[in-house]
Amino acid sequence: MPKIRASGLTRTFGRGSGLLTALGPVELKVARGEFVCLVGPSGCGKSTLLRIAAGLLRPSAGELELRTDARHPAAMIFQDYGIYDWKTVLANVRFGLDIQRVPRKEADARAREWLGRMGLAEFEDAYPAALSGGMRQRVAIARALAVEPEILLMDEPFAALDAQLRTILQDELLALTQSTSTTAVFITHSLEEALVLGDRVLVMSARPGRIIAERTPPFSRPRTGEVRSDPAFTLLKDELWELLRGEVGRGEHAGRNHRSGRSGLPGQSGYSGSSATLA
Ligand SMILES: Nc1ncnc2c1ncn2[C@@H]1O[C@H](COP(=O)(O)OP(=O)(O)OP(=O)(O)O)[C@@H](O)[C@H]1O
Repeated sequence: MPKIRASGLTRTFGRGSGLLTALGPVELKVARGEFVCLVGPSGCGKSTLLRIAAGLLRPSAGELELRTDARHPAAMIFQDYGIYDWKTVLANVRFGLDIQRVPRKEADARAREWLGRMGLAEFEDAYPAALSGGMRQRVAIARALAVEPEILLMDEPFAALDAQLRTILQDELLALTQSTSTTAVFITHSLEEALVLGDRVLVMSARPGRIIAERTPPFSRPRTGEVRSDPAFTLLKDELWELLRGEVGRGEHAGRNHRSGRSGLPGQSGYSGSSATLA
């Protein structure tokens, strides 16, 4: 039984002459413990897909099913952290546990354990404003993982971080998800990130986003960030970039109506060629 299953999943926005088909139809199955990365041109509906999975949006047609139990629900991590500035670090990490009505003593203990794993033990009484971007993102990761989610939905969680920190957090996420067998869907504009983390990399078309290709990075698990220097890594990155380049161009011709400020042109889309630094 897949943990996530989408069938004919479609989402439109607006109506009449303003109707915009943002997504679909999408067919998708994600197995238990699988780490799936989604890449696609800007505005192709990646966030829409994830927001539907998180229950924040409804599909216009088709369905998306998540299999979790009440004790281990799905958790989501956003690019902008999604943590509360008025709560301490400890209270932020405990947040999901509080919602689940986990008794305070146990919730505090679990939150502290995750803060320790994320190297934030000394900051439990701090407020997010006092933390760096990387630390805030660690708080968001700790908060999501503290509920021991069966499914982790991540929308460009490292996009706002510098390249060095991003690499460190990719490696940490790799270790964490492998040790917990979490099922994960991860949106990224970085092909490198997708190849380091993904059991499968799904490529989406320009809007309306459909899944047009999938690749399985040939790196066994447990995996470490060392795969970055594997020759197969560069080959696959080049291949993915070729696949995406056509879609990014297509999106530019079709895409007049999209929320993002990005143009959809190669080099400005958040994706870049095989040798350049990625967004
Ligand atoms: N609430 C909304 N109302 C109207 N249009 C929307 C809404 N949310 C998204 N859209 C449109 O749906 C399309 C897909 O948006 P979405 O944010 O899912 O794309 P994306 O692939 O995540 O983009 P990016 O990579 O730039 O973050 C875009 O054209 C966007 O403008």
